[in-house]
Amino acid sequence: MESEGDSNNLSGVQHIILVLSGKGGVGKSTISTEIALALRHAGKKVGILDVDLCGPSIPRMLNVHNMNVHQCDSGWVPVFVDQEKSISLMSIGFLLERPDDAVVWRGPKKNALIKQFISDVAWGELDFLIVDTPPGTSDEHISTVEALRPFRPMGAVLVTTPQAVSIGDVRRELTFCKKLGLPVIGIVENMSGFVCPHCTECTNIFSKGGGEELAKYAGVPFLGCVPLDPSLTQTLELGKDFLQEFPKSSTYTSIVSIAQQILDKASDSSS
Ligand SMILES: Nc1ncnc2c1ncn2[C@@H]1O[C@H](COP(=O)(O)OP(=O)(O)OP(=O)(O)O)[C@@H](O)[C@H]1O
Ligand code: SF4
Repeated sequence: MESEGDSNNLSGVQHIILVLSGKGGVGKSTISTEIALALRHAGKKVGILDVDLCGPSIPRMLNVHNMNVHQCDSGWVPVFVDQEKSISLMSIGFLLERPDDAVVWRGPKKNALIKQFISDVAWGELDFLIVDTPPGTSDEHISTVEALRPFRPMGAVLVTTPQAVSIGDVRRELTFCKKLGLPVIGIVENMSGFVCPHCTECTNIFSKGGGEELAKYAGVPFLGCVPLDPSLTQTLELGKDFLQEFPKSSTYTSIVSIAQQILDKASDSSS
């Protein structure tokens, strides 16, 4: 990555990807985590920066919620999720005294912490840094994008659910990206159909295809659908790697295909 920023901590990071959603609870942290795991399975070294200050759920999803970060000369050392050190994570969850503590801060304090997270984490060499943001398009998003701008992020992955109300919020995300000059890598439709735990048949309980239609309308790539899969919920709750546990599932195929498109785009942008 051609860095023009003044922080050395991101100079070893090849590609930065922001994960955004217009609404809360649509599965942004889930998609961030699964993309990171899929990239790791593809042999990449991945960092995750969880700037969702009010709902830092990734430490639990990766089963490292009891770990602590410590300081080194160049800032915080992120938590390594595996022994091979192929996934590292920094989250406000590691700085709270108790996991259930709430971060009740006003905007300026949150923005200052986000800037610190972006400049002061010693990531080392990474192929990808995935930045999981809070829902919406608030001040915190502007701070995140502005602080990352010198490091030329690859772009944003927008997560939506199939319902019209969530799709409408993604339209706002698209406008946000355009205004801030942040490229859109593509849209992911999450909770798209329900995978029956008995027969693994996928049923479209909500309307389907809204994410794809919106992508076509906006002229941005559609990266794919991830179904609502109880096995995925369960593995995330237990902090297990879904891709390792369910390699024959259709959900596995969907997640790996999304990660592959990101890899293809990254290699296009590097060449
Ligand atoms: N495709 C899916 N299949 C099964 N469960 C899912 C799926 N996507 C998300 N979930 C579950 O839905 C819940 C909310 O997901 P998640 O925390 O990823 O949402 P979010 O958009 O990041 O939320 P927030 O607004 O708090 O940041 C979690 O319990 C997660 O395990
Ligand atoms: S999809 Fe089939 S197995 Fe699953 S609940 Fe419906 S009828 Fe039963």
